[in-house]
Amino acid sequence: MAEVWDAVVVGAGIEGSATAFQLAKNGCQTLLVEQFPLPHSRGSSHGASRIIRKAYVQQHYAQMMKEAYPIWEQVQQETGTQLYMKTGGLMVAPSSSQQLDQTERSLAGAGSEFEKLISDDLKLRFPNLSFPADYRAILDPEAGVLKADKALRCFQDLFVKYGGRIRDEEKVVRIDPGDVVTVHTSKSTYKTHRLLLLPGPWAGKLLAPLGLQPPLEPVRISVLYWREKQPDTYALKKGFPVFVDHTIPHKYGLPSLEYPGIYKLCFHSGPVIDPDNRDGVAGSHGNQAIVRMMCDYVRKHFPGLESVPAIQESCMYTNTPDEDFILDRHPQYRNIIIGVGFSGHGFKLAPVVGKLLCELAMDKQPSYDMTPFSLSRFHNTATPQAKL
Ligand SMILES: Cc1cc2nc3c(=O)[nH]c(=O)nc-3n(C[C@H](O)[C@H](O)[C@H](O)COP(=O)(O)OP(=O)(O)OC[C@H]3O[C@@H](n4cnc5c(N)ncnc54)[C@H](O)[C@@H]3O)c2cc1C
Ligand SMILES: O=C(O)[C@@H]1CCCCN1
Repeated sequence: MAEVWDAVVVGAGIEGSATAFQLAKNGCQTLLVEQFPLPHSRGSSHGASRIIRKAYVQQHYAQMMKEAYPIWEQVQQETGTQLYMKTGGLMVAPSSSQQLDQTERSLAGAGSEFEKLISDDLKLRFPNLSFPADYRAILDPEAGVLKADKALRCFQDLFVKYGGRIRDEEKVVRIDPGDVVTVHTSKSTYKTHRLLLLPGPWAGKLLAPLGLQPPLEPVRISVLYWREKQPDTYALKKGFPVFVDHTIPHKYGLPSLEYPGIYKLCFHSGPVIDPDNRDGVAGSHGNQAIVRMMCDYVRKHFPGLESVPAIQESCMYTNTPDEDFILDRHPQYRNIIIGVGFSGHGFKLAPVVGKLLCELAMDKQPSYDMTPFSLSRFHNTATPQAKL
């Protein structure tokens, strides 16, 4: 008789890898299946850097981040790898911004420290930024940069260390639900007591045959890098913080790290694409308009950068209408667990996502209120609303 796994996880992005790690650590015999050869740059988790911050509009993420930091610290300790670099995080917006008001409330509610900067402080502290006089900011002192590629590798290494098995270059092509789920891949067939689906932008393709069509939009994001006129003007080693402009659509920046002398500044939106054709016509057309807009933005607000991008890469978000994740069971097949819709902000939270999905899979009481993450919230289609 074929071996029956305790758990099979589909998708070795940061969410699947962190979830597989939690399962293995909790004693589940777990298999992690990935369609592409690892590592790859065709999903949402590649690249050298991501923002980590507690400054969230939504209170539930500000709370969850209090637990995410210590897990990141454990992963660093256990792998002997530095993943987190503290830079502080600057959240800017016009003075009237309700998003900043709400972020202050979330941080205060979570007992986290922060600093309020009025326009004059902003000018004094960050002379290389240029914002109108009616702008203000919040500084989140714990925010920083996560070394994304390395973090992904660390979770996969720890998963293997705890007895997990990884099969890459195997695409899941069919799922037969049941008390024991049968997972057919391009190379093999596996049986499992629990199936966890973390397919990133491919969610729609994997969930539709299981009778689920949550409102998910895979979008292409242009990852834009800008050369500093004077090297190190916006560098991590000079203490330049991670940056989010909360005017909608958001813009965000990370100090130069992956390419010396080059600052990463992106637009938090992009054209809806098919993940199997990310850089096809739909993606490239939308990209040109975004690049033009970002050139204007750089000219206005980052006077120390050349206003034409030096490097362009691409990545994908999988957006829900309310930008909250979906972390839930399949309503009909209770041993199929779903983690999708990370809406461009899931990396920093992956350690807690992994813990929660592991709790669901193991029939434990989840550590957090799962209401914001339920599939059923989409019965009445929510209106799009950027929150961050
Ligand atoms: C440009 C950019 C900037 C971002 N910035 C931040 C940030 O600053 N901070 C932050 O916290 N978050 C950020 N994010 C968001 C974060 O990176 C994502 O939320 C996170 O990486 C999502 O991970 P995932 O595992 O769900 O998806 P993915 O990384 O896409 O992983 C899903 C995996 O499933 C595999 N798969 C799919 N279908 C199948 C199948 N049928 N069979 C086998 N395997 C399959 C895919 O190949 C893929 O490897 C950013 C994202 C982007 C694109
Ligand atoms: O998750 C984050 O912190 C960033 C904020 C800006 C948009 C991209 N993601």
